[in-house]
Amino acid sequence: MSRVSTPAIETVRLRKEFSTRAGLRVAVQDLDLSVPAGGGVHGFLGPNGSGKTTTIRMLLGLARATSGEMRLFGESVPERLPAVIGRVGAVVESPKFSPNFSGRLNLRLLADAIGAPRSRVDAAIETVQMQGRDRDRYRSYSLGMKQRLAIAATLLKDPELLILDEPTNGLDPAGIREVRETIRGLGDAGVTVLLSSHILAEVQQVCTSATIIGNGRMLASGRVEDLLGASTAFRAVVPDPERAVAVLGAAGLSAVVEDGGVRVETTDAARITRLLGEAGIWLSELTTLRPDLETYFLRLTEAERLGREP
Ligand SMILES: Nc1ncnc2c1ncn2[C@@H]1O[C@H](COP(=O)(O)OP(=O)(O)OP(=O)(O)O)[C@@H](O)[C@H]1O
Repeated sequence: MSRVSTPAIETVRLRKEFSTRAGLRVAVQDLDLSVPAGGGVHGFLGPNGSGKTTTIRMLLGLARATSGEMRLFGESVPERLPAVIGRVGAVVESPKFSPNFSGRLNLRLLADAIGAPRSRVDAAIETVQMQGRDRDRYRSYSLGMKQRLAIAATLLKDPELLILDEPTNGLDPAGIREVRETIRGLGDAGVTVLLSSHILAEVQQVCTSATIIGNGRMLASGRVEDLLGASTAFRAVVPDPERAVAVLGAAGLSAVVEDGGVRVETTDAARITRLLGEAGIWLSELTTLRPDLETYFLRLTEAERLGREP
């Protein structure tokens, strides 16, 4: 198998159970995750408690899977982790930096510890755009800068795959923007990034592909464009929205009055114009509503909740 076609991350029927006082808790079930290698940002999205951190911890050998298979660059995990971990950087918990040392000195000490050349320190500082602040003490940094330094630390070994668990958690909007730009830059530079988050709107702006999970199970996976394209809706402006909703509803379409117009869930615009025209309702406007990832995600996870055993 060529290296290009081997996914950076692959799980097959991955499962994790925790025994708790309340009984068995299934945190991850039948998860088939596939993240292609070769660069780009893959979103790993799900509400709080949906199993993202547990999955990442298993991939990194920090937690044991109950059953299923995991591979990083084709190598079985955790058995072959030592062979592949050099190609993988991860920020799962806040790393420990010395508060009284500068960011640069912290990175230099880390580079020495892992035997990375010191030139990587300059490169890492540049990549996360901390030039100008790298000689200030760590304790003077904002949360966003601390997070960028954590990312810089993982870059010292020049990883092909970067796993980031909720890297924007707790950051203010400016910090989120800074970290987002850093992640986007890494993806563009050819690093494959797995970016876990429950904040959809901001992830949508950096991810090229995404996997959405709920209750430990995969709900959808694919290119963000395709995920969104599959759930197109239209807004129709008509003189009598209530009657239009009745006509479209009678034909089996999901339609509601929204902001003085009619929102119709379908990918078939011609059907809307035909149905309304046949009923003598003349459209003055028909526009595509591209739902954002947030709407799509809420719809998926809501359906998941509704479908769950009580
Ligand atoms: N050590 C543990 N013992 C028992 N249950 C656990 C343990 N770790 C996680 N869980 C449970 O497993 C489920 C998945 O948790 P996990 O932290 O993986 O979710 P998450 O998607 O990362 O959520 P968040 O966005 O809040 O970090 C939750 O129900 C959680 O309570």
